[in-house]
Amino acid sequence: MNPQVVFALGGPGAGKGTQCSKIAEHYSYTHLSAGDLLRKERSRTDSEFSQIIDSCFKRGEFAPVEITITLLRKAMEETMKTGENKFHFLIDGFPPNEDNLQGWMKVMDGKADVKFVLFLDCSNEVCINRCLERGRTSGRDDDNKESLEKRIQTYLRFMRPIIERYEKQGKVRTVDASRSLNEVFADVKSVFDREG
Ligand SMILES: Nc1ncnc2c1ncn2[C@@H]1O[C@H](COP(=O)(O)OP(=O)(O)O)[C@@H](O)[C@H]1O
Ligand SMILES: O=c1ccn([C@@H]2O[C@H](COP(=O)(O)OP(=O)(O)O)[C@@H](O)[C@H]2O)c(=O)[nH]1
Ligand SMILES: [Mg+2]
Repeated sequence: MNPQVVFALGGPGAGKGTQCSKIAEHYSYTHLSAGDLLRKERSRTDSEFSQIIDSCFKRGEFAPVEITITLLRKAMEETMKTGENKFHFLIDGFPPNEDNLQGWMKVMDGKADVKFVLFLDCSNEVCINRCLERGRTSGRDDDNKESLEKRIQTYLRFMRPIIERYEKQGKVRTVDASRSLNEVFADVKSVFDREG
């Protein structure tokens, strides 16, 4: 069987990371975050990609598709070799745009099945406030007001069309993510109970 993949999409601060780690606790899914993998790679001193990732992040641009997909593939392969939750992956924050979706299809078509897309739907205002709050402890240099205005625009312009595209295929499961963590998780759980 091919690995089964769920993409978790939504704006910065929608709760992708939070909800995905809860799903991974309750269901046999391995949680991978494209953003976390890129940040981890950027911080590795022996990485051939760290400078490229750093300069993309500093300019507020997406990392090159090839790098992101290489990191995702590597993480998936390592899990499939050694992990317990071998064939179910929850990929958070990916694909962030058309280019990344095309790259995924080129490399992963026939090698992994996208079961559905979990869309954490959250107002821009709530997203910004959550990230500003997160910025007090996250150490992330993009959790500030100026970067967030830009990230929200980037999300609306590039990730929303990906969600719409999957919507047309009947693959999107939308949850109202503006509510409390537990209220959101109750709805997320019912999605995974039904079809996870
Ligand atoms: N439902 C929620 N209500 C309030 N705060 C939340 C909720 N979900 C997540 N948070 C907090 O908001 C911030 C952003 O959540 P995170 O999961 O990192 O979002 P994303 O990965 O989508 O950017 C974090 O500080 C997190 O603790
Ligand atoms: O496939 C991806 C996913 C993320 N990013 C970059 O990583 C940043 C942080 O993404 P993450 O998902 O961690 O942000 P969050 O939504 O959690 O705030 C984004 O702004 C993008 O610039 C990227 O280049 N490619
Ligand atoms: Mg995140």
